[in-house]
Amino acid sequence: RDKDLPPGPPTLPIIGNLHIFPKESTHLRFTEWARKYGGIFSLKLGAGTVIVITCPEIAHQLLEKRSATTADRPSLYVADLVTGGLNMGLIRYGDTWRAMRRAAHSILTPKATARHFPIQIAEATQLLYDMLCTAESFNTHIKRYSSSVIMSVLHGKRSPRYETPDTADFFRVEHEWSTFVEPGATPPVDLIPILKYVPAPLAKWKRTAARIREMQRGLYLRLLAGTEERVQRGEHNGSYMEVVLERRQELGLDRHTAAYLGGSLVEAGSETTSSFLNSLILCLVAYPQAQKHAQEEIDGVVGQDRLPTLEDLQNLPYIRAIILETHRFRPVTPLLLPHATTAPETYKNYSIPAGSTIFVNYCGISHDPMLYDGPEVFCPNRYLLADNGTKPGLDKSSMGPTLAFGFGRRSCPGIHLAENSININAMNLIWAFKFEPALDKDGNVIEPDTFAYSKGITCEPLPFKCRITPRTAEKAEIIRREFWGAADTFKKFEFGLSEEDKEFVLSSRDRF
Ligand code: HEM
Repeated sequence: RDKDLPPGPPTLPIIGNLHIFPKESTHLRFTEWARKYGGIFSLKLGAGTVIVITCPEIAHQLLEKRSATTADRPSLYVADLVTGGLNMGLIRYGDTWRAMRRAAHSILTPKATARHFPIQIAEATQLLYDMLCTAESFNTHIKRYSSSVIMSVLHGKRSPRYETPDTADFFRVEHEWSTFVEPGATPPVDLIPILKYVPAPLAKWKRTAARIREMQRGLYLRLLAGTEERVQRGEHNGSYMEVVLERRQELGLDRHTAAYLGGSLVEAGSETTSSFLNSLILCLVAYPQAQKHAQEEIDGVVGQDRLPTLEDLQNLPYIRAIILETHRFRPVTPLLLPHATTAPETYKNYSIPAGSTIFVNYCGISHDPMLYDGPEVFCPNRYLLADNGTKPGLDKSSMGPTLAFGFGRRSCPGIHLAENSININAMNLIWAFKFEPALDKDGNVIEPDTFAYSKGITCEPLPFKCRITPRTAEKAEIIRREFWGAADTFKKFEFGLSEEDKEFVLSSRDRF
């Protein structure tokens, strides 16, 4: 390690820290190192440098204020084998990224997302209805919700069931892809020149990459073709990809890139939202006092006779605090997404070479006992005492309420769509249901495990059981009525349904 780099664990000749770089749950190891080496430390992977930031001010300085030089993504040779360099979240900073980002901006501004409220709210009503009918499958109901919303907004085509082919294919490929690109799971950049020449049969990751590529590319092109055919039939429904197809030349996107733009937005928007909502339920089960407090609050504001609306949120400070605390307690992306530098940078006396990878260890920040009182406890009240939940008296004004959506030019463009989904579903679920721990066969409580999380670039609770019951019979009736009332909104997004989907749609609407 050069002397002017930030400190870090001792290195070995040539390989640096390669031998100790974690292969999974990287954020946990980074947090241990941060407690030892400080808010900014470095790792050497061969000749390459990795900078890990576990301090909100340093992250703000380097990634927000100096975004012009820190908005690149690291070269991910193996990820590029899968995506051909066209995944919007991982693509290098350059013209194709700019074209994609410009195109994404046009649907993801607060004003543009407002146009998609009707389908978002209708889908949230189906989530309530599905949970009323088969509460034990809440995990898949949430996944269906999140992928159906984003596919409706982007491709104008919803998924009435989790088994609807597009959604089922999406989650199959997404699971493999997210695990495949977790930091540490694929070979480091500096070995790439050698690995490029390893013949495919000898390299397991190359075979995995080829398999994921085939599935992912097939799905993205199929989704785009579906939109093209629907538009040709004159069946417009205002979906985002309709606009992209119309303005493709002007936006500077070829057909293949347009398919990957649509696909990578579906990818970026589905698992993140579903992971958040699953964590929310886990926290409500594990912390019944917080749940009770939130239910008292929402009953006082919304009452018993109607579903909550987005406007209600401004009068629900405790539920807003629950949302922020869920982000802090169990971040969806514990390391956000890695940035990279396009030019040499400095922080205080440290130098950061051009081409360094920068991780913000969000999980390490959000569990730092110097910043948060009792960080291992789910405690929404902290956000009632300070806007960003930090210890009273600390000046953390540069932090904002949450860091969950990242920094600078690469910050999450889907934040408004995501927040609408999170807000409406958090209110709905807390208003409608009681969430309690599951019981074993002898009637003993099975304590929920708030540590059992998946591995991957996004983390979600491992499937867990809990009891979900409607809070009153009247509320159950309102859910059924609202779901039935949403049928006209749904119909505009129901194209090319399989026989099973048609049957499901008919039978669920026939009950009334
Ligand atoms: C709970 C929900 C979500 C969370 C927590 C989340 C979080 C993030 C984070 C941490 C990043 C990386 C930021 C950085 O590098 O500094 C990101 C990037 C991104 N997100 Fe989200 N996101 C969510 C939902 C969504 C949705 C709904 C969409 C799309 C509609 C979306 C689209 C994207 C895209 C395209 C990128 C890559 C941006 C780029 O590299 O230029 N996200 N998100």
